[in-house]
Amino acid sequence: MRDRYLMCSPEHFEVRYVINPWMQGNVALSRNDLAWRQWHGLAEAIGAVAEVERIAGEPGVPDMVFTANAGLVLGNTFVLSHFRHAERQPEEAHFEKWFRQQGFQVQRLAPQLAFEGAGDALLDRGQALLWLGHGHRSSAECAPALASLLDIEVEPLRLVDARFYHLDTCLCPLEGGYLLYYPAAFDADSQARIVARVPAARRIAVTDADALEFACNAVNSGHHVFLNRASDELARSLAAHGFTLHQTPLGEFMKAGGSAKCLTLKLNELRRPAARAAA
Ligand SMILES: NC(=O)NCCC[C@H](N)C(=O)O
Repeated sequence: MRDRYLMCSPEHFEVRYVINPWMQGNVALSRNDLAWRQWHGLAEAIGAVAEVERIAGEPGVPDMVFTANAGLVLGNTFVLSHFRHAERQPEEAHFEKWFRQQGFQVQRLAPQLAFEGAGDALLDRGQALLWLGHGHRSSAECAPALASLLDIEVEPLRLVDARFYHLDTCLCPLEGGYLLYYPAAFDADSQARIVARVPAARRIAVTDADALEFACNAVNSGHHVFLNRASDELARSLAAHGFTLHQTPLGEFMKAGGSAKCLTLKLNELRRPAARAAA
């Protein structure tokens, strides 16, 4: 079965305010024509191996292109985001409408919790586990709330570098139980829990330089990996683990703090069977 991704076209994309360090100094500096070309480049690359569904951008919400932040999909359930910053909160109604129209069961967490969807909540691809990033955007209390709402084990990870403010900027679960990640974005305790959960042979740690090119902000469909740019070293490592790498430039969106993964939301996320208890 081909994966399905939701992307939002960039007719209203621009850097209009500053809510993360990447946006600093970039207000009004993104080029909409180039953003369209880069967006089409990503949509076409992913579209060659998966289905891409499109939601139109809405005026007044320039960050709506980052559909990863719409919410969290698991089966037919969609947990709608509640953005930390007022600038992005009007996106919630647009995404809620689209997901209801598509027949998803729309759920919300308690209103006092900030939750930024699949920017911070990432399903592992090897075990029945949800990784939850907190410290910048999503509230730490989302971890128990999602565990009880979705009946899934949740591993909270504390983010400590403002440049890597969403979990999907510094960690990407890959098929086969691999984990592409940037260790320095996490506090020591979270780094230790990643190491405890994922065997060394399945961990692909990236360098500072790759992290700053948003290499961890990758889309993974089967053995395909789509990202902005990877060093030769990372490209070799991904190939050695059986992945086919597609590099597609996304510099205009990086001015707003997002790249390949942020621009997509996987719509066919399925529950993995829990590991069988040892006899
Ligand atoms: N990291 C993501 O999942 N999305 C990128 C969001 C960029 C947007 N300007 C924001 O700061 O919320």
